[in-house]
Amino acid sequence: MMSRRLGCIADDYTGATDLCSMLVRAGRRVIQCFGVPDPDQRIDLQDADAVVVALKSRSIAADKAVKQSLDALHFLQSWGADRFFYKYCSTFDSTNQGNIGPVADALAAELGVEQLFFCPAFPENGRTVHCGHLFVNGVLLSESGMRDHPLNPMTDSNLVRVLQAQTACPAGWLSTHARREPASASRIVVDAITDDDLQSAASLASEHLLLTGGSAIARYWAEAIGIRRSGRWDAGAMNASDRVAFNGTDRGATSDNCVVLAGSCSDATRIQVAEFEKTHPAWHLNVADQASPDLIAEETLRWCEEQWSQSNQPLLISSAANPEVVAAARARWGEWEAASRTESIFASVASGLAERGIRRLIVAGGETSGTVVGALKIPAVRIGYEIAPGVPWVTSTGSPSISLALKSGNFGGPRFFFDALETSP
Ligand SMILES: Nc1ncnc2c1ncn2[C@@H]1O[C@H](COP(=O)(O)OP(=O)(O)O)[C@@H](O)[C@H]1O
Ligand SMILES: O=C(O)[C@@H](O)C(=O)COP(=O)(O)O
Repeated sequence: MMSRRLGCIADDYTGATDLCSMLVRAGRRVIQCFGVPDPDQRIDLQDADAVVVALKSRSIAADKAVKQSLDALHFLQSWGADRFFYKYCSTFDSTNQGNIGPVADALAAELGVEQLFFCPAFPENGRTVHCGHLFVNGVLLSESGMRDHPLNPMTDSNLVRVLQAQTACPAGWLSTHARREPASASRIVVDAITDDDLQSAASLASEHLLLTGGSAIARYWAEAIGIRRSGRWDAGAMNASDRVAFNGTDRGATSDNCVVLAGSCSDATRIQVAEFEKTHPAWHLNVADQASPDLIAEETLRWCEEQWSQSNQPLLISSAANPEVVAAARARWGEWEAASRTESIFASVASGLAERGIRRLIVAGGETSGTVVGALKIPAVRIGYEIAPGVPWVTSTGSPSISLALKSGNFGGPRFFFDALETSP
């Protein structure tokens, strides 16, 4: 079989990292780019089997999401990709107008594809699809926590109906058990309850030029379509010059230091924060404070320096340890301003940590990860060890390199931060 290269477009940063880790599991060399790379960024993609362009297009206006996705597609074609995957959330998050339908339609039109599968199921993380309905850990999507998502509340579990509202093409669903495709539909939600189902779906789609879904199907599809397999990269180790830069800092940090930045408001992250602060120093941001984000960040960095002067324990900085602190910030600033202030604080803290020599960060939250990666001006990462399903360590390309664990808010068990530390590069 011809050796193929896979080009992927993901609608958020942690979702992209999740996808990368599944492709790495399947023995591929994967590079994740944050945004469509500029030619002058000179990211070396030659040795990659798959390239994932991570966008922040999940909740923006549909026309903008379409434009960015088409730009990403053209970039991936110029790199040499000959199969394409569009990654969205395993909980099918979208606004009422999109963006899953409009983006999928635009990519299909550009590639001349008529029939398209939608396969969000991620059984390992409790997301299953049965008769076109999505379940999260055995509960209908519309009865899960996603019902109250701040940006994209998901109140209908029937994905055919959700998708049909976003596309002019006829939507239907397919059970791989029946091996029966809906006669008139060209936008097809695929059932999957187990990984075996995903494998069957991947093999049904083996001639497809474009597939859409969550991360889990991508691993099997890469296999089914014969994507080049060059084996794993050692994406972990810090090089000697980075260590010199690191130890040259006079502000207390040492090469052992690692900082957890938790900006997710999800229950899973709250449990992880509570578990970690039982044994590690923790700083809780007071976003409701009237001080400017920069001042709050400076105060936070001073606290880090104090901690490093006493011990080299990993530190935790959290903004949303409980619903009350989030409610207080929102009551003071309004929902949008509170989130934007939180992100500004994390951006300044992340830059400040990097200036102080920190080269390992664990970040919880999709938006928070986007903010941190943006503040550190990281154009691309290589994918390393998988800490929990869908969350790998990644290391920035270029020098000085920095290692990051970018965690979707909902992912990982209670001891995720410990697991990340134990496996860190
Ligand atoms: N204390 C807070 N007050 C208001 N907004 C907050 C607070 N803490 C976090 N946020 C915001 O909540 C959002 C969490 O989203 P995100 O980082 O994507 O996590 P998740 O992956 O769980 O959705 C971010 O925009 C973050 O800035
Ligand atoms: O598919 C998934 O569940 C994840 O990859 C994902 O996209 C999660 O989204 P965020 O929680 O907003 O990071």
